[in-house]
Amino acid sequence: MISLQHIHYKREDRLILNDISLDMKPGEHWVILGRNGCGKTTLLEMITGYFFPSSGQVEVLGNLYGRCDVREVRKSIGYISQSLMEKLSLRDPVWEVVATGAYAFLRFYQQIPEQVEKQARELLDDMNFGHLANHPLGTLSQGERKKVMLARSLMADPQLLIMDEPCAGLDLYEREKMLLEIDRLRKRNVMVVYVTHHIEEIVPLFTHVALMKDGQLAGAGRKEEVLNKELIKAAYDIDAELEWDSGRPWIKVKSGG
Ligand SMILES: Nc1ncnc2c1ncn2[C@@H]1O[C@H](COP(=O)(O)OP(=O)(O)OP(=O)(O)O)[C@@H](O)[C@H]1O
Repeated sequence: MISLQHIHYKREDRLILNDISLDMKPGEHWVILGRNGCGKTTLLEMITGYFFPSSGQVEVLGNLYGRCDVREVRKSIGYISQSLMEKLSLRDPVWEVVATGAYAFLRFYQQIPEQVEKQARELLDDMNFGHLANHPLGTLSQGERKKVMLARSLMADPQLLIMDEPCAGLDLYEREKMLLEIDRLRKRNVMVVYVTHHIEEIVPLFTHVALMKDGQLAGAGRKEEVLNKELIKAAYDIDAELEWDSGRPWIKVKSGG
């Protein structure tokens, strides 16, 4: 579904991505993990076609970038990021914010088709959010807004869902609620690619991990294989132990590590 071959990306003489090759296949869900500034968001921008590699090949959902209309491919990609969140109107009712996900725009200036409204409300009901459907987005907590973003991204029934740090800034309670919704994506026919710094956000849904360090891959593959002491040391420069609980890793940093 996603094939990145020898991706290099240079910006102002700096190599931001250095020879990244990754194959993400149907049925897999990937986490891209690594420290601040290691190139995670840049890699997502390659997949969404907003950045073009200096060299290398990007193929997404059977489309080779450079030889296809990326705007068409994007219709099958849902994208959740803080910058999109900031563009949404806080005055609009939640159901309407969700409904805009069916189209490539952020606000409605005309009558919303009944079927689209119904679908938006059903998605909110499915997340046990129906009671907030008529509230203005701005009255919701940060965690609730993130869930609205998730519902919005599902309106267009994407084949690929990309999430850039969707749990950033959430407290423990809100984060776990959000992760629960993300884990429920397994019942949908969608591949998830998820960027985070935090190992404990790797919920059972995720099958694979790409661990980045300074624009390169420190490791990539099945999460149980990639998440080991040696690779975590290589990517994070800390000594840590991992404990697995029902397919979810928890990290224990050694004192002084
Ligand atoms: N406009 C830019 N011009 C030059 N360098 C940039 C620009 N945007 C980002 N970078 C650099 O590219 C590198 C990778 O950035 P990127 O945002 O992809 O990292 P990240 O892993 O997503 O970081 P974070 O976890 O902090 O969001 C960083 O070192 C950053 O300083």
